[in-house]
Amino acid sequence: MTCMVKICGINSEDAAIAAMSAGADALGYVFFPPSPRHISLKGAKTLTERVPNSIYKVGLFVEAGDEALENAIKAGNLDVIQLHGKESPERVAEVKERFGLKVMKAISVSTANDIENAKKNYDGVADFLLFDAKPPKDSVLPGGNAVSFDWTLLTGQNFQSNWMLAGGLDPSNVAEAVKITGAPWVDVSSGVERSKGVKDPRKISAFIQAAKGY
Ligand SMILES: O=C(O)c1ccccc1N[C@@H]1O[C@H](COP(=O)(O)O)[C@@H](O)[C@H]1O
Repeated sequence: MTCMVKICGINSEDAAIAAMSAGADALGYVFFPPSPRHISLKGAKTLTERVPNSIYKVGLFVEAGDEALENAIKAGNLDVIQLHGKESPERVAEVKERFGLKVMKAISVSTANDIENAKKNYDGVADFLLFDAKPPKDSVLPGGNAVSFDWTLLTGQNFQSNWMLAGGLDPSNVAEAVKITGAPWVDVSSGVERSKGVKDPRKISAFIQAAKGY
C-alpha cells in the first residue's frame, strides 16, 4: 500500500532537498519557539522559495494568534496551517475562513475515546485530521516527541476529512503502521533525525521509500 508523506521540521537546505528529491508530498515548517525545529520568518522564506507548487508547504503552530499566523503565511507562502495545540473547533473554522487556506488539526490520541471525540468535534471542520500520540507528561512540546500510540485504534475508521498518522514513525515501522491503519498520509519528524532537531537526509529518503512501498 502506498501513501502520501509529510516530512516535518524542515530547517535546513539539505533536509529540504532530500525530502523533495525522495518524493515528499508535503514539507512542514515549525513556528513554535520552544521546539528544536523552530525556524525564523527569514529562514522560512529562504527554505520555501524553491519548493514547487505540487508540494504542500505546511506551517506548524501551537495556539498562535492571527498576527503570528499571518506573518508566517506571508514569509513561507504556506498552503496549509497545522494547529498542534488545544485549538477549539471554532478556532479551526475561524483560521480557515480568515486565511482561506487548508487547516490541519492535530488530535492527541491514547484511547478510542480520543478518536470518537475527534469525529464529533473536528471531522469535516478541519481539512485534515492529524492523529498523534499524547505527549509525555514532562514534555514541553505537544508533538514531535517520537512517541507512538496503539495504531489498531484507527483500523477500519473512516473520516469526512482527509487524515494523517503521526507519532514515533520511522523508516523501520512506517510500512507496518500504514498496513494496520490504512492511513492515506503519514507525517514524521524525530524518526528522520540524527539528533534532536537535525534532519538526516538518508533517513528522510529511507522513510519515504518505506512509506510509499518503493
Ligand atoms: O516537531 C516539533 O518540534 C513539534 C512541536 C510542536 C508540536 C508538534 C511538533 N511536531 C509534530 O509532531 C508529530 C509527531 O512527531 P514525531 O515524528 O513523533 O517526532 C508530527 O505531526 C510533527 O508534525
